[in-house]
Amino acid sequence: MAGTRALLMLENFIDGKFLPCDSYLDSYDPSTGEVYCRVPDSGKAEVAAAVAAARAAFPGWSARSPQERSQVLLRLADLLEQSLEEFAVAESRDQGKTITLARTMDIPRSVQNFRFFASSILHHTSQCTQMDHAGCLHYTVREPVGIAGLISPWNLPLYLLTWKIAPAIAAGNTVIAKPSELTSVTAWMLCQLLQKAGVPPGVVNIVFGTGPRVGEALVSHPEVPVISFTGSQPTAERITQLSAPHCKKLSLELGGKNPAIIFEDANLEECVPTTVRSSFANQGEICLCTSRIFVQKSIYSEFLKKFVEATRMWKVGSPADPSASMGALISKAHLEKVRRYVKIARAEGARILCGEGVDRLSLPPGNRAGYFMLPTVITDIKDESRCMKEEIFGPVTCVVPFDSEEEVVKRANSVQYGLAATVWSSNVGRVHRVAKKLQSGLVWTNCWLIRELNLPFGGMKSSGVGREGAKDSYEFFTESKTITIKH
Ligand SMILES: NC(=O)c1ccc[n+]([C@@H]2O[C@H](COP(=O)([O-])OP(=O)(O)OC[C@H]3O[C@@H](n4cnc5c(N)ncnc54)[C@H](O)[C@@H]3O)[C@@H](O)[C@H]2O)c1
Ligand SMILES: N/C(=C/C=C\C=O)C(=O)O
Repeated sequence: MAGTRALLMLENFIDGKFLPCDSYLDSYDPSTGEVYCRVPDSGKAEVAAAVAAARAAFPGWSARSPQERSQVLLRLADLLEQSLEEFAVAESRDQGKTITLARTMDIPRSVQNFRFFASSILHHTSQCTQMDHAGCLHYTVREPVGIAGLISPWNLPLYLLTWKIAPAIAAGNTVIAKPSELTSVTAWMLCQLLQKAGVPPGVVNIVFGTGPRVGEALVSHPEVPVISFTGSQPTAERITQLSAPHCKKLSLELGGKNPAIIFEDANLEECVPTTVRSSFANQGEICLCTSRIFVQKSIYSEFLKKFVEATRMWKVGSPADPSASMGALISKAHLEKVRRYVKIARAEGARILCGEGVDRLSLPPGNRAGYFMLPTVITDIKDESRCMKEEIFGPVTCVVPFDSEEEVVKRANSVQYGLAATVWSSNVGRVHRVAKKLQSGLVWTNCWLIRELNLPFGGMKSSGVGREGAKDSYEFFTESKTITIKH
């Protein structure tokens, strides 16, 4: 239980009103290890109230034209952008990420999510065929599904929550969202903008709390026909089980064990800094982060030297320090989980070239109880090691050599995940060829994390089911109907 200092008290947002809850969870500032916020520990009752509000709001909201809904999303984007700094400071404190990343990625992308779907909702087309011999015309229409359940993770809190809210309400649905209990503040702040943007009461409802309690109440509610989930594979399995009796439509965006494949003709001046960023941005807590680096043998030593040097330049510091490259991991438990992977690698005889257990971490006095660790590079590790197979979701990456294109594609594909990959080569034929062979839903060549929101986003194998993007999210949050007219 926190001390007596004033804590930030969040409330559920249901039917356009902030409502207190009977019980609360402590929420920690990852950079100090101190409780600074209390999050509602909601359950079935709060979900039932949210469903009632969403049900009541649906007829009016779904009857609005796409143009009218688009205008509301644009106003919401403008209001969020006007409060960018306030949201960035809040996101940085809640998640542990640097203020610079929150300012330049998380909140700007949240604004973009609303603007993007405000535009894309105006441009969908439907299908039509003529069956002259039968004197028929057939056409399709798409209609909103009703109440959409949205569950989001703690790594990019507002970025990923708005990536679900925006398309769902643009299509005419009402939503019940459950952010991660570890990072609930910016979702709560977003609710303060809704009324001013013209979002009617009940269209967006946010219930805070744990997965097993309020999350499962949402997933198993019979009046919520679709669940859009981003998070871990074990949770996705649970959600699939709970939703199965209701035949719910699921979108599952899960984990990754993303390879970077660096051929001998790669431009190392670009490849090294980008691969440091793709390994350690957001403390390595991005599903798209690189955690396996395959380097062609002829440049392996040169790459390793440059990569370790550049990694050691990656400054770990207070998230509020604009010069920090990396902040605090999300929780004490997660920090200990990530550290355990480094211990496992060391016990297997791998070499830790820098970071955890090698270099000294220096922090300001106020941050010494925070959840910090240094970016860590592991080598001399076998493909069968847990660090090469399992998602660590922290600032740890493994570097190993390879000989041939055929060999590296086989090794890169030898994990259960298939979310993202990067391929570095100046041979355009090779990047096309390798990209096609990789079992990844996303392949960046000679770059990383350049996002095209129009195109499908998502993973294959254990990285998820379904895709998100302009057309994909629209089709997920609507039902298709084929109508035949006999003339
Ligand atoms: N593919 C992507 O786009 C993407 C993006 C970000 C994170 N992730 C993945 O998410 C994971 C890290 O996020 P996390 O730790 O928040 O994941 P998590 O699965 O623990 O939690 C994600 C969300 O699900 C909720 N939840 C947990 N148990 C639940 C249950 N039984 N029923 C309903 N909801 C439940 C949590 O409260 C949270 O809101 C990593 O595996 C990462 O790779 C994937
Ligand atoms: N859905 C997305 C996820 C990005 C990183 C997840 O950790 C996106 O970029 O749209």
